[in-house]
Amino acid sequence: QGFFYRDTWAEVDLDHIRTNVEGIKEHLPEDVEFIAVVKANAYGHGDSQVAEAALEAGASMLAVAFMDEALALRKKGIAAPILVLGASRPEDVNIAAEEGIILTVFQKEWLGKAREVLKADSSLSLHIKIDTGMGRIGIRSIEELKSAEKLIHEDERLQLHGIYTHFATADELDDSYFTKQLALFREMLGAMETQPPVVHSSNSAAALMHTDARFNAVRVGIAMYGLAPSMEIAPELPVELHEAFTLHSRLVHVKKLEKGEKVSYGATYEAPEEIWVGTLPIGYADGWIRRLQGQEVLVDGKRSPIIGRICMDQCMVKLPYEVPVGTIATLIGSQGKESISINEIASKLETINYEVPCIISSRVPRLYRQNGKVVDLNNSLL
Ligand SMILES: Cc1ncc(COP(=O)(O)O)c(CNc2conc2O)c1O
Repeated sequence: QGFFYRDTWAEVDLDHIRTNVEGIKEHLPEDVEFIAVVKANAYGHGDSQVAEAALEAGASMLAVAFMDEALALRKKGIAAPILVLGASRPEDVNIAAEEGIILTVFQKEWLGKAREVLKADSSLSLHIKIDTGMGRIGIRSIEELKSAEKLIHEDERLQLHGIYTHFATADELDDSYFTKQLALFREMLGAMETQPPVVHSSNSAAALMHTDARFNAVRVGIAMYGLAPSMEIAPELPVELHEAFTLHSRLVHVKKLEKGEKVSYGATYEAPEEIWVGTLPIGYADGWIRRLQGQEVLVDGKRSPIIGRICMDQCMVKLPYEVPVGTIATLIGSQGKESISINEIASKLETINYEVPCIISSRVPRLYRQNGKVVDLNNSLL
């Protein structure tokens, strides 16, 4: 299972991933497929480990951001259907066809170029992306949808496997913009000659909060990781979610500072009185960025603030009292009655919870637990 030599690591509880998938599926009608969104290394949780857990728990398909992420999963032995949500190059279509990777198409010119490059006997599955108001990528007119549909149908190498759109405000209580997007998607669907097998529009927020937007598949990311799509709808979620990601370290140094002594670069922190200070081997190169100065971590079950500037590889915390070197610090997760959620880190950083596990860099090994036991470890350095 590999090892790591610096006592800083993330833990991913695969039972939580499974329970979250099962809980969300229970909330959906039987015939609605669960597409597990595992892009960005499964939002920093580990692409193949999350993919396997989600597939075991009932996901029937995976979704990633671009082709490299799909090929990485294939290299790790994942055989399930994978949809690339973002753009891909028409000249790369043969690799997708060979590897059973489904591509998203949203420009008729792309289809023209792809048909020039595609090998005679190959078969490429496509999902058409409709932009109903996200303003990112997608077909925006019925006319272009119909010509894309025609270009696909007249070429037996191309299979129209799905069509989808993406909501910009599904995680808000005000559903006016959402309603407009959904109506536009239905209008576009209605203009098609034949509807493809898979029609999907919902992300986590829509899958959980909008029963009228499920069609026959939903694309779930954030809720699968046990996080609420937004703080606004968090209190309204109909499914209990379990945060799968925690972050830990161990004190490598403990010392008593006299009043007036300084801590870290710029000597900006001055001990207001005699205090105990611990040093943790985690810094901004691990994604524990400098803005987290002042954030509390848990030491011996007590909230302990990060003092002084966060360094590249280390930071210092004000300890509640003297504790031994080697004491575990929990930066995200629980110790005793205390817990620090990803949401707390997100609000300290004035960002959204999605970003937090994504920015914990690959320099931090990921350790995987199942039934409380360590079942896998990914240390990208070794
Ligand atoms: C096209 C598409 N579908 C589904 C999802 C899953 O959304 P969820 O995690 O809210 O369930 C995303 C997430 N995309 C992004 C999440 O954060 N920034 C994004 O671009 C997406 O871009």
